[in-house]
Amino acid sequence: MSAKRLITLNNGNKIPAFGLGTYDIPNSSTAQVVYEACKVGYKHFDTAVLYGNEREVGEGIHKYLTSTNTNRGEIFYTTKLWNSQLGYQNTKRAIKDIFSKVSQLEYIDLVLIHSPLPGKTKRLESWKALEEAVEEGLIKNIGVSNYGIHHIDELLSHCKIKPVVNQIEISPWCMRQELADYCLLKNIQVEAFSPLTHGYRLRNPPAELQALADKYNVNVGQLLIKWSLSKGYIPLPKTQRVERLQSNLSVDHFELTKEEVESIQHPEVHDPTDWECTDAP
Ligand SMILES: NC(=O)C1=CN([C@@H]2O[C@H](COP(=O)(O)OP(=O)(O)OC[C@H]3O[C@@H](n4cnc5c(N)ncnc54)[C@H](OP(=O)(O)O)[C@@H]3O)[C@@H](O)[C@H]2O)C=CC1
Ligand SMILES: O=C1Nc2ccccc2C1=O
Repeated sequence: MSAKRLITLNNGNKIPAFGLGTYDIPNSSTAQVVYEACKVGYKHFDTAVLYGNEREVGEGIHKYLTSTNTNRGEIFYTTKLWNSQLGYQNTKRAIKDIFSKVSQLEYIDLVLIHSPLPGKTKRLESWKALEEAVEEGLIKNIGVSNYGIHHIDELLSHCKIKPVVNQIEISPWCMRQELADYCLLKNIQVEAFSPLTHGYRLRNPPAELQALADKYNVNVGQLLIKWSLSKGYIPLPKTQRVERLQSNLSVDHFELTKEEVESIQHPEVHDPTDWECTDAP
């Protein structure tokens, strides 16, 4: 199953090839959605300080681990430092804070710098603080999000520990092929956020996409998730509906041909669903 497949990161650690996005899930239902997701096979959860639901994501994971007697190592938990938490001292404090919310998880699998927007000095100072947290064993892996090629180069020329992932928006209408290729070339895995275009293109899908989905007897959401996996990315689709948790995960019974993968994508379009900061100075 894709959710169980593990990708080896550049530090030798593993990450499940598919994760659940948790942005915008109401606080009151987050723990339950995460718990249900664990039950249907999700192994990887993506949250952020910005989302205000780290505690609840941790609760859902903890409930699953304890009620099923499952090892902590089976689940991968990611969070992200918000822009206001960048800078050396701010990040030191932020790390303590993100731990205090999920202390029952014992460690955090992955912490990302959410965006490059705070500027070079703060980016590099925060990275140093994150490296120290890895050395202390509090955080297993560190990475970045919304970084462009120039941010990746800046980091690679200053870091002791390389970023393991760059989490960027990727869908057939926001391909970022050059950036994704560059990350993979540097052995930095690409996590695809908003792989379902935040739901926008699913409301009235193009006829050719619907026809391809019909061919495989899947829905367009499943098709977009399969496209992302076929491109070699780690998709992070969000849903708060239990029935969709299951179907979004069920993409292993069909394979897209190379021609079908290409037919889905629109390299001529650049339509991010929300913010665009890979080009920040
Ligand atoms: N690093 C960053 O800057 C960013 C990171 N992210 C991360 O990526 C995750 C995913 O991105 P997000 O923007 O949430 O959007 P997605 O592209 O995952 O789309 C989610 C939307 O699609 C709907 N949906 C889910 N499955 C289906 C389906 N099978 N058919 C029809 N509709 C469906 C959901 O509704 P419903 O819940 O009702 O099913 C929701 O409205 C985030 O939750 C977050 O974890 C996102 C943006 C920025
Ligand atoms: O999931 C997210 N949705 C967002 C919207 C604006 C800025 C950041 C984000 C996220 O990380």
